[in-house]
Amino acid sequence: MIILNCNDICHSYGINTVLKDISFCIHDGDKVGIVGVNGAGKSTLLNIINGELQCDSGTINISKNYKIGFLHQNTGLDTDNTIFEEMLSVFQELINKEERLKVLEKEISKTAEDELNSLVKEYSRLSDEYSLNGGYEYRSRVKGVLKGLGFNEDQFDIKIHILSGGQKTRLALAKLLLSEPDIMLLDEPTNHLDIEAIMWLESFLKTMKKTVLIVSHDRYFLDSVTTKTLELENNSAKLYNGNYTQYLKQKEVDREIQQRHYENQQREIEKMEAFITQQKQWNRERNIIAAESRQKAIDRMEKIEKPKDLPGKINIRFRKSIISGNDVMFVEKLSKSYPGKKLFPISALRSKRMKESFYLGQTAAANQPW
Ligand SMILES: Nc1ncnc2c1ncn2[C@@H]1O[C@H](COP(=O)(O)OP(=O)(O)OP(=O)(O)O)[C@@H](O)[C@H]1O
Repeated sequence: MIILNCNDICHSYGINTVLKDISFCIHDGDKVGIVGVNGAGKSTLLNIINGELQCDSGTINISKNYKIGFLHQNTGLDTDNTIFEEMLSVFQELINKEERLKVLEKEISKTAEDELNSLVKEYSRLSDEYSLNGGYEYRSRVKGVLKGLGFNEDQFDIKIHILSGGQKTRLALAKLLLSEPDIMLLDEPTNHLDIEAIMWLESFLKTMKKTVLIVSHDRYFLDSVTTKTLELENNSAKLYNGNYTQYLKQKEVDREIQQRHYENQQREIEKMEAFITQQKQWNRERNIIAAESRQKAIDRMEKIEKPKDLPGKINIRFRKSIISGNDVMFVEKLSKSYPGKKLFPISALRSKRMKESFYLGQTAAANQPW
């Protein structure tokens, strides 16, 4: 079933045309990677789909009652809530039901049997809804997602406003995953994740049934998650079946086909031009007419563009480096506090990896992507 349909979308920033007549449709459950060079218009397209940006012309149709969720590049949460409280806010309806069920339980225990009927009915209806909507699982889902994205349990009570920008962005991602919108728009979701969290996110998105559109420069992540690829190039869009690697192969095939068509057309034009030259040399009226008519045929032809060369392969060779001393950097007794805020020990806020960064011995440095 088609759930998102973009028709002839155009968008310019002043004189800078970014998207021109973009059309494509997305089916329920598609996992789409959006690729293109820097400035191709990937974020602009996501903003238009999300309704934050009005396109200059064209239409976007989204299935009725389908909810969109958007993780922007470098955006995080900023509230006074703790990490866990903020995640629970996704499940406010379930929490309200939970509280009502507790109240009903108390009332039922105090009410006489002949007046119980309506209370029991309400209790039974609410408890069915509670169970059906994941009331018995939501707390463990919150924990699972937070842990998957690199937060451990002793961080759950930390206030969000003291977290780093990257941690806030990871939380925004966690909240979005928990809220399960029908269409998820993710702009560079791996930006603040370490390798373990990236792998966790890959498997989360792969098993999730919902539709997701992902802008990412991480081709391995796209290869692992996506089933379709939307390429933005020269202000246009083309949707390919398959992940990033399959898209590159298909693009190469398309390029070869276009190259053949281009060469065939060029040969045809050369022949026609040779004919025109010859006819003009003879210079009789009927030859001139024939030459003019052939020239018109060339002018009327829909010219096939010469395909651009694909970027070639490059070989990189790393030379063996000179072995330095064991201690690259050594920091001792470093502390940092924020005025008026509780001081958290570095171990409570930083991952193991970050702690290691305070001592960069040769082995540690060799294991890290500095
Ligand atoms: N608010 C804006 N005002 C003017 N120009 C803008 C605005 N936002 C984006 N642009 C320009 O529009 C073009 C597309 O930007 P966009 O951010 O959509 O590209 P992108 O493909 O997401 O790039 P990247 O991969 O670098 O994130 C760029 O040339 C950018 O400079």
